[in-house]
Amino acid sequence: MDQNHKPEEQSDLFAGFREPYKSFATDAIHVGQEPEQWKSMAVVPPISLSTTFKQFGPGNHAGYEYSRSGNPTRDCLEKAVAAVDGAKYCIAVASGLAATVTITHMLKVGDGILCMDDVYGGTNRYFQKIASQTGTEVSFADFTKPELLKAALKPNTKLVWIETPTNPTMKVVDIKACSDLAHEFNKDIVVVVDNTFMSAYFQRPLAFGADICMYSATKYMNGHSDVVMGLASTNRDDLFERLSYLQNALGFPEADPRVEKVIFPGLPSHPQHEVVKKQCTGCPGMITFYIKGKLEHASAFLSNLKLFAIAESLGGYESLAEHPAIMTHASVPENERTALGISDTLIRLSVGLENEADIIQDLEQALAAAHPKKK
Ligand SMILES: Cc1ncc(COP(=O)(O)O)c(C=O)c1O
Ligand SMILES: N[C@@H](CC[Se]C[C@H](N)C(=O)O)C(=O)O
Repeated sequence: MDQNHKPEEQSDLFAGFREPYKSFATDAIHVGQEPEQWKSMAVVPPISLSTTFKQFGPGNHAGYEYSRSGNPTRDCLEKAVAAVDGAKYCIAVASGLAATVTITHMLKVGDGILCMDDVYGGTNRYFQKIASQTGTEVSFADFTKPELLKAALKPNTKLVWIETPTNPTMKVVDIKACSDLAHEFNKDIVVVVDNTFMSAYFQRPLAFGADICMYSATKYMNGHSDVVMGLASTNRDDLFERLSYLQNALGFPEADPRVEKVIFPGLPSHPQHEVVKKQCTGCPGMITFYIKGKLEHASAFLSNLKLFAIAESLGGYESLAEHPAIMTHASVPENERTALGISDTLIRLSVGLENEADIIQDLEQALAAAHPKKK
């Protein structure tokens, strides 16, 4: 999308939002990808497949030694992502969860992680079932109310983990308010924002005081559903030094009667809509809704979709639909899912780039199949 020319309907929907980031497309296309860096002057960066690099003599090399430690293609990507995040640095790793694990590895035994109570199921699983077993203390709070974050900060809190909007219930966290509270409590607390749903196009957390902006680049940052990757950007020299060390050292990979409620941060009905307008330039195609009825209605809706594929993941050009309670968030304990609103009737859509009329028609016919008599 051309950031300077929003389509008519979008200008209305996103009226009052922040101005689009200047030169987003130029930076994404050019930073780190200058043809002059290659002897061949290749306009598209060559993909470096080599795992290792010949050295002139022991320790005397041309900038690269082993691909996990760094390689020319990864460098190009990291520079481009840092630019679009408004960051000095970025590291790319094998997956979004690998980025989460790498960041968490900065902690020591006894350190505390304070996490938004509603996060991607795999993040919740990693913090609760793995990180907490290896010596870190993990606690959760509802950061949509910054006063609850403040009350949950403890002397050992070293990492504050924000996800906004949250997966799948689209709660929005005020990044600046939460970062300020965490840093006022202890300036050494590292505030991380999982920016997977918004992408660098709509939201730049570092500008609101976060220390690290991370992504599952598997989603919008790639956008083609053909790459699994994680990214973490920062402006802090000390964090970059530690993260690059770990990058190498860890080495792993609303209105329809059949709909109860629609959750989309771009709608004025969204409880944190004013926060969204303050910190985002617009909203991506993530829409969550509760279908009226029970699990059987949600299942019928999903099974009858023709254009939307029932699949985990999001942020690709193709439309996807999923059932968080059974699919992406099955790893969150049932009682917690209930408290968070991840019920049997909750459905998450990642709306792609197909023709609008076809998308609407598909949703319409699937709703009609789920609720044949109600109109
Ligand atoms: C918000 C969010 N963060 C992190 C992840 C983890 O990313 P990945 O699947 O690339 O490991 C996902 C999805 O998997 C996600 O939706
Ligand atoms: N089965 C996977 C869940 C992958 Se969810 C992928 C993506 N984050 C999404 O929300 O769609 C598991 O890790 O157990």
